[in-house]
Amino acid sequence: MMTMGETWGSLGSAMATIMFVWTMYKNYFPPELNGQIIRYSQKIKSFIHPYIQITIPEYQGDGFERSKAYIAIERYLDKNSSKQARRLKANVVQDFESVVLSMEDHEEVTDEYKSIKLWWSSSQDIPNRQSISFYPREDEKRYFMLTFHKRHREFITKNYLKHVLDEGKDIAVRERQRKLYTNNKSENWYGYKRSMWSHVVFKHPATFGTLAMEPKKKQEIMDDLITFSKAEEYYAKVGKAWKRGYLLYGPPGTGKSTMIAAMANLLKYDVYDLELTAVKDNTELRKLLIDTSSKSIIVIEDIDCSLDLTGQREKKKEQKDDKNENKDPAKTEMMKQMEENKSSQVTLSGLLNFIDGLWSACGEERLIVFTTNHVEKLDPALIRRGRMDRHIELSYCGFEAFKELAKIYLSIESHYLFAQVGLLLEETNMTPADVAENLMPKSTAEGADFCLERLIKALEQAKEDARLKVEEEAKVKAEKEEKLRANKEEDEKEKGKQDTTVDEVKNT
Ligand SMILES: Nc1ncnc2c1ncn2[C@@H]1O[C@H](COP(=O)(O)OP(=O)(O)OP(=O)(O)O)[C@@H](O)[C@H]1O
Ligand SMILES: [Mg+2]
Repeated sequence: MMTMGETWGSLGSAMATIMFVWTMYKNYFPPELNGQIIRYSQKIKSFIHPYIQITIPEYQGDGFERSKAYIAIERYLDKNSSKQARRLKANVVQDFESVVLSMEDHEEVTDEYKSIKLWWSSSQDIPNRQSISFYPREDEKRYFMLTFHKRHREFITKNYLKHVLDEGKDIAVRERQRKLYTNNKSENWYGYKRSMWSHVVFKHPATFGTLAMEPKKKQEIMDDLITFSKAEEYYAKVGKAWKRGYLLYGPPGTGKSTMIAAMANLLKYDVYDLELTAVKDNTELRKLLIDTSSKSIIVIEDIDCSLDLTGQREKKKEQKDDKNENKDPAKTEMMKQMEENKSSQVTLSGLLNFIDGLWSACGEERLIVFTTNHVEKLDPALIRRGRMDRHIELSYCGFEAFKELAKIYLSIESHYLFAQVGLLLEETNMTPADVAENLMPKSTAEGADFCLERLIKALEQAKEDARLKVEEEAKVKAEKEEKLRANKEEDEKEKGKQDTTVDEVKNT
């Protein structure tokens, strides 16, 4: 069966044949009649074929890459019109996880936009000659053909095509397989198949729905991210590079890394996890930046451990010996490595340039996220507004966050034990990670009552531990003070003795 496009194509060809015959014999007709024939032929042509056709080939010019417009239209049609087509092609994507159906060749579908009807068909020209080619485009020339009434010409070419291309691009972004990158050491940057970044498929299950925090604060962050992702024109208008910096700070286990995954899942961005200790110097840092793509989050975790950013290495060494309540063996190891391995010469100014120097504007729609457990250790220049636009504190679990965790882990919104948990959370600090661990049923026999009681016990234990710690610290402090006082008394006594001796010597 002929498609709409093909039917009009045949009528057009018939008309062309008639016109061809007329041009051969027009000298036999009087000139007035010829004028009439031309006028009427135009009218008939436009009456029997009042449609315009636009062809979008899969490959353009000499390009070996598929045309972006063709790909966007393919996506658009798959999503919007493939239900109408009766012959479909199945493409298996994303590690055999899903099947995308698209129109077979010579199928035709209709689309409607602002009450205007249009026809899309997919076709393929197969060359007659028998030849073998390396390039698919030489064997088969696929194209999409759009047919619409000529009175909509202006609207279709200006608005509809833009709408199709934009939507197609959006679908491609939404459905693409996202990646998690990490930087390689520069010794591995060159040679066969080596590159600056290695990647795996990004598949983190965290979303803002599973992230427990105060609902209002969570909503604010989500709104901020969505506004950013749609603000291309705004950033262009105010003359700023289209990027945004977030600083996530708080004790270990409060959800900083989880929030980064939730951000990536919300905006469908790739994640570049930048390991600063593996970057030799500022030049390497810049090269890594240039090699990142748009629609991505560049993450530097534990920024205070990754680099000597404060220029106070000596101070840090002293602090290393101090009692640190949040000692994490992995991070202590990282600090140690950093102290020993001085090969990384990335400086604070190098990092600042990375964030907002001229080079940072290459590529667009990017988030830069820093995380730290010790915000007070960071150089103010690094985290001033404009560089890190939003500072988000992730802290110990409050009652609101607990309720969210109970909903996620136990599927309950209220319980008679909630009040007791609420009181205990006010009196003691427990991270969402620990609360979640206590709430998670370890077997099917563990119901909500059991898990909440386990949490209450853990909170009481944490409260008792904190009380003992305070007592212990007070005792140590008192002992120190006592020692100081005794030393002072001793010194004064000694001084008194020496003064008396001097007086005696003077008198004699
Ligand atoms: N706010 C939260 N909501 C839900 N789950 C959380 C939250 N905070 C922590 N968790 C759980 O605790 C685990 C540890 O959290 P995460 O790795 O995000 O902490 P972090 O703040 O990055 O810690 P660190 O400072 O050590 O890197 C996660 O796997 C997550 O399941
Ligand atoms: Mg983390």
